[in-house]
Amino acid sequence: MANSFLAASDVVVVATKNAGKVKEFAHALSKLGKQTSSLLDHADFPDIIEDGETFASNARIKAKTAGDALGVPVLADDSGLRVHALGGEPGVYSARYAGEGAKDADNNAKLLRELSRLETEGDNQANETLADGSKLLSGAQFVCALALYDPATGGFLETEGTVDGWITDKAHGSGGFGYDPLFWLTSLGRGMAELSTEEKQRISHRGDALKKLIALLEQ
Ligand SMILES: O=c1nc[nH]c2c1ncn2[C@H]1C[C@H](O)[C@@H](COP(=O)(O)OP(=O)(O)OP(=O)(O)O)O1
Ligand SMILES: [Mg+2]
Repeated sequence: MANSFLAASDVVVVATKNAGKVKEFAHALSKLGKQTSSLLDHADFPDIIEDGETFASNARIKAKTAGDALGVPVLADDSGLRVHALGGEPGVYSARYAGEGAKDADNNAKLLRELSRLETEGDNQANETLADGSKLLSGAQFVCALALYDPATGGFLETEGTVDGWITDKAHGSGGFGYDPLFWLTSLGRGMAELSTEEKQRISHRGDALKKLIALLEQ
């Protein structure tokens, strides 16, 4: 389905209701001459139950549910944050870390609460301080699993991308979404929420997974 998918459709349907993701996909896909549509354009589309144990399985669930319902190939993203000092939490539970229906601000507040409860030594280099006085609390990794599903064949194309950084005790920037304000990129000396969509695309877990997917599609 790979080549036919890129050639056949002018619009890529992404099985998400997250406006932040939609903005990033629209930015990336426009470079391929594609328009992006999402479940935000299908307001009555029922919430998809994300009961997989991995990012990859949740991405497959979202893509298949929407693809079978809409009858067109669908791309889905399941993503989240692994915080090393928390043993990889919140992981696949990132969106509902502070409870069902939690807002980004609730999840960020819960993350800072959990980290402040920890003994901050050893691996997480809790004593490291940035120029503005904020502290690096723990190493962390964003993960993005992408699944492209074609209901005509039942086939999937799947990739996974990551980016490493640190959780800071204070927010930096107001761009992006989710945990971006607390995610610090030591390599850039900037926070994820301080990056433009273009810059985030270049370094992020989602940009990484998309790059790999486009490479598969172009094979
Ligand atoms: O680039 C990112 N920058 C910051 N935070 C991020 C990012 N990527 C994922 N995240 C966080 C947000 C949410 O707490 C969880 C995703 O959960 P996830 O279920 O995949 O997405 P969602 O429920 O927001 O929308 P949907 O399922 O409709 O695609 O990880
Ligand atoms: Mg979700």
